[in-house]
Amino acid sequence: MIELNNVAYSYGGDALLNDITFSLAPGSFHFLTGPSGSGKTTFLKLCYGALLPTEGDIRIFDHSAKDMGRDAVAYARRRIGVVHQDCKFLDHLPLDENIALPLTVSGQATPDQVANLNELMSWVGLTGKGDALPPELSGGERQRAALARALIMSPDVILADEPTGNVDWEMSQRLLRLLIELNKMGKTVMIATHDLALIRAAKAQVSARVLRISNNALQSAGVDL
Ligand SMILES: Nc1ncnc2c1ncn2[C@@H]1O[C@H](COP(=O)(O)OP(=O)(O)OP(=O)(O)O)[C@@H](O)[C@H]1O
Repeated sequence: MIELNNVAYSYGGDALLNDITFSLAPGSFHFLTGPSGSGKTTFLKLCYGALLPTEGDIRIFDHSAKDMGRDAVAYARRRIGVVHQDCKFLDHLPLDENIALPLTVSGQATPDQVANLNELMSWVGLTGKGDALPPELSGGERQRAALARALIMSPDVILADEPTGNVDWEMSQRLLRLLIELNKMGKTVMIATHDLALIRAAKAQVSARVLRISNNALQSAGVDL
């Protein structure tokens, strides 16, 4: 689905990521960990085509990221749902409009996807919050709304950047259960997190591969984490 071949990335100075080869298989569940500043967000951005590699090649749904035309980019945007670390919303728009924004912007919403909104709000536990403005939401509600927004286009792949960053343990478990449920429905999931307790909790429930960025390289994390 997403393949990185000998990829390096630099924001201008020395390479932040070096010689990374990785393949995201359909239906897999990955964690991506590593110290703050090691490049987890950068890696995810490469995976969804928001950044282009400085060296090497990235293939996203069989298109080289470097040569993707407008149609291929639009296709990839539909198939990859991203939960961003900062959970930004348009504060003047009610929550349901914020969540539906990817549909509105794409102009390609199918009736099924529109009907999906209420179901999605209920699934993430936000029934009744559709009229609320984003500043009126709690941290946990914002995180679940960010997940709902990532899912509105019915993507096959979910890339979640610290999706449990600002919530307590109980809420992080709730978010984790949602992501595991998505994986059990056949979605491919990758979660960037520095929360090793979350990874241990997940490994008891799902077969997950844990990767770590260390010294600019991507490695398999040890069993002890
Ligand atoms: N747009 C940018 N321009 C220049 N440097 C950047 C940019 N974005 C990130 N960086 C730098 O790249 C490095 C990796 O950042 P990144 O956000 O990918 O790390 P991370 O592992 O996700 O960190 P955290 O766990 O703190 O979120 C950091 O040193 C950061 O300052």
